[in-house]
Amino acid sequence: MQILKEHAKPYRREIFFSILAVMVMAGASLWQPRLLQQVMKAIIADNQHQVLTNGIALITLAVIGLIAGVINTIFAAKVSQGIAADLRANQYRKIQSFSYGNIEKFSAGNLVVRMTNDVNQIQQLVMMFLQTLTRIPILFVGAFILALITLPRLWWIVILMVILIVLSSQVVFKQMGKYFAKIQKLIDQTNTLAKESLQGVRVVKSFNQEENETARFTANSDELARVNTTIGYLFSTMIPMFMLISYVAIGASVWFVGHGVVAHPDDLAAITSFISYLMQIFFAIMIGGMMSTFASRGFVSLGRIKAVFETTPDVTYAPDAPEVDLSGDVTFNQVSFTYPGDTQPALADISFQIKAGEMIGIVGATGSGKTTLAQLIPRLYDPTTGDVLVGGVNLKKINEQSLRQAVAFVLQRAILFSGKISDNLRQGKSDATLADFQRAADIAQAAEFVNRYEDGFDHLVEERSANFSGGQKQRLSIARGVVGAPKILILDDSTSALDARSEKRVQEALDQELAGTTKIVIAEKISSVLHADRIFVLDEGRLVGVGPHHELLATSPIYREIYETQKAKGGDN
Ligand SMILES: Nc1ncnc2c1ncn2[C@@H]1O[C@H](COP(=O)(O)OP(=O)(O)OP(=O)(O)O)[C@@H](O)[C@H]1O
Repeated sequence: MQILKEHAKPYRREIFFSILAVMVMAGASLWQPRLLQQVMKAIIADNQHQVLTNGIALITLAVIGLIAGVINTIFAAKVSQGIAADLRANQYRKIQSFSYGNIEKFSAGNLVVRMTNDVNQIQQLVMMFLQTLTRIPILFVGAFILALITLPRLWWIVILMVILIVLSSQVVFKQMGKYFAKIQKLIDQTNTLAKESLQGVRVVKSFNQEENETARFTANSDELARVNTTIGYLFSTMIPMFMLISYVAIGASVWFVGHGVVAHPDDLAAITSFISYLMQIFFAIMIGGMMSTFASRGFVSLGRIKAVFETTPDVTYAPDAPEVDLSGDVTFNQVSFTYPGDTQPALADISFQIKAGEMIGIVGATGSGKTTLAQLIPRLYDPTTGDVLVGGVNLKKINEQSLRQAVAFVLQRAILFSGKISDNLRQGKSDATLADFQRAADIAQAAEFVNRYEDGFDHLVEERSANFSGGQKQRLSIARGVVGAPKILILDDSTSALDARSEKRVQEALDQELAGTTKIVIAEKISSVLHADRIFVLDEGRLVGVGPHHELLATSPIYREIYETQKAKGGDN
């Protein structure tokens, strides 16, 4: 609720006018039956003048109600859209401050839902609150009091009707709330299923899984239809049931008024407005109940958004750290790292020093901790214990901008953003020139295919970079890594989709063009790092060997084993 309050603050004026308009609307609806009563009285008394003036007053009241309704909708829309836009922007800003670990904990897809679907729910909740929820209590209390004033001797009918409708609505809305929660869950599941199978369409097709996927999706969709139908049944029994209660109340009122009309002749004019108030009470309870059921969905979304705002970023940068030009030295001092929620450490007690300009290869079995080690250098995570230093400065005391300029990390899975190739390369250097692009593309062996496009670096990257092959994506991703001439370049198995010739060319170009850059190359194939100054061998999170290839062959049994296995498999070692 606090979040909603904070985000509503800038719209105080609009909220005031919207609530004022709601009050006018409710007042107009409540006054209409009173005026109608006057009209009836005048008709019975055959007072044409009174009929006319009250008739005109009735129309004026209807027009006022209409204008108030329009004003309310305009302001309510302004407030709800404004709050939704601010919530989206602030959530996005907050997520930008998250560490990689924070994002992984939520999952990227889940955060997208919180920024889109959940914000939409809040927008609807605010709109509903300003349009209906504020009107319902006024309407209910007003109609209740006016019904009692209009026909005081039938007070017990009003109270009995309210009790019966409230009690039965409690039962129905409670049931409905449960089904709404189920629907939300099923919608989430249906979205995930559709997204997964469409994104993985190549796997689905190549493994002939269309039927299985369709069956899974259909089962979910059928369940969604079933729950929706049940809600429909509940609605279709609820409304006639409430109508029945109110019609019995109306019938009883007419009967009692009819029987007492001789003693109370004024009741004849009052009965129409009394019935109108009964109907208003009935609608207020019904709409109020329905709205609060819908509102509960909004509160679930509010809770999910709150969780984002209340998350403290795992990695924060020292605000007063000066921006400096860091060297390419990297030091690990007794570093251990355990992923949040895991019990086993992914890295255990790792210490080493890398001198600026060195080329380091990192090898080890799958899951041995290579990527984890590399991720600590650009500070995607902080070590659980120990220290990581870049350019001699502890990462905990480093300026973020300085670190970003010094370290480029080319990921195992090449990810490009939709837009132009040049937009993607500029992520590595915001003021990069065409010459920078060309040089980077030459190093990454991307120039040969980029230059084939008529529009060159302006060529468009489609969503999920579907218009590029795996190898092309890797080349562009390497180009983005090298375009800013970083002090430290980390390549996490980023040439795996390149043919041996291209991979060799990339290595040669890196050696020549980025001679002063520290290069940390994670490789599945030892052949990719044979020429490294030193190779680090990881085994179950421990650094079990350090040295050049020939030395390791003699000193590290694990390295020798990996090398022999790859050689036996007919690798190009
Ligand atoms: N985000 C994560 N959350 C929890 N555990 C993780 C996470 N990422 C990796 N791990 C675990 O940490 C260990 C090291 O993983 P890491 O990805 O660093 O290995 P790797 O040597 O790079 O493997 P590969 O060669 O397959 O890429 C593995 O046991 C892995 O399951």
